[in-house]
Amino acid sequence: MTSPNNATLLQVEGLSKKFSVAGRWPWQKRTLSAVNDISFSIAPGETLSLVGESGCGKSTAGRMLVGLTAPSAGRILFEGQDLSGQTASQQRAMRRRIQLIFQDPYGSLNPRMTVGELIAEPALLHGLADRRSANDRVAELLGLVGLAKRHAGRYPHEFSGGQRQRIGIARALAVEPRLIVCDEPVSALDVSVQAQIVNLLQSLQDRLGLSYLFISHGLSVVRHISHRVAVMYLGNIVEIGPKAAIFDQPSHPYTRALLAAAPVPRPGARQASVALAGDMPSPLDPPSGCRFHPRCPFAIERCRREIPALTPGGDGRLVACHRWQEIPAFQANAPGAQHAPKTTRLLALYRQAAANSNSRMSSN
Ligand SMILES: Nc1ncnc2c1ncn2[C@@H]1O[C@H](COP(=O)(O)OP(=O)(O)OP(=O)(O)O)[C@@H](O)[C@H]1O
Repeated sequence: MTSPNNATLLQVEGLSKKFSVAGRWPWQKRTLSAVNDISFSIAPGETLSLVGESGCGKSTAGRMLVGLTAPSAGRILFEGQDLSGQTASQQRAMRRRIQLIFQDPYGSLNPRMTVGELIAEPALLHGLADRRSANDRVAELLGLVGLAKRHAGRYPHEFSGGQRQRIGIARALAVEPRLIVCDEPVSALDVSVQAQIVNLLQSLQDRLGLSYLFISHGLSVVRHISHRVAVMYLGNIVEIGPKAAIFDQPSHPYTRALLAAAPVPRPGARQASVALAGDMPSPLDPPSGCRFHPRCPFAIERCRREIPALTPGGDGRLVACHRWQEIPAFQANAPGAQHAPKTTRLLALYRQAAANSNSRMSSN
């Protein structure tokens, strides 16, 4: 994996999305806060992963970047230009540079079009190829994603899931993007095919200098592909930093719980049964203060009242927690601290902290 450079390709500032949804009665409207004031940047050639439980706002964040969902607030600067302050044609030209690949590309591939037509279409629409050059461009793109020229005449249903994902990637590459939002691109695939697609994404990054926003539930894939990781909880980024900092020394209690609950990669190792108590609250009625406090074993009264800001937490990370410095250090690299013992230790730590915290709250 090559290292990204220090320039900024994408800068997201205070991005929020509120959906208006039906209430109990037809005339009632309620506000669902899907993404809440998130900020991050992505450098050229960098992969930033967004992780978090289902419903925490990862896809909504990705959809705002590609223009499929309009932000309620905040700014998206791409190559230094604010996407919201542009004319429609400027926006169209700029949006071309940010593409999206989906979990199931089949839904986005018109079954009546051949693969060649599907891949040529976006290049023709954006004037990046004409009828004469399109075939050569299609052959080149098929080669880039590991498919053969002869596949151009076939239809999407003739391909396996992994091959369809390759077609989806070729279609995204047809418009020469600089950033690709990958929304769960491998979660519908078999593990062996997942690895092939992840390796393809990495080799394309090396060859073309692409940047990725990689949205995934799969922490092992995220660990493999990312340069940096952002952890989302109920619409907020609670911790963001270099991959090693997040995986080896997670600071936020939610990051710790998320890692402890992840499947154990070592054969025969035990998995954590319950690392994270309860369900994520509804974004229709988010808790006051720190949104994680009702599930956090370290929460104190202040966490119920005050929303923690993202502040520097060492090793290049930012963390949004009032108490992270008081929580015992997570020593993933300590001798003998492999994944399963680490999980067991974390659970013990959590139980201990929960007991302390309960007694502190009852005395508040
Ligand atoms: N168009 C919409 N209208 C109303 N609510 C929406 C809409 N899109 C998303 N939501 C809600 O916003 C919240 C965040 O959804 P989102 O799909 O972004 O989460 P996610 O983290 O990507 O989840 P998953 O991993 O399951 O895809 C959820 O509560 C979801 O129900």
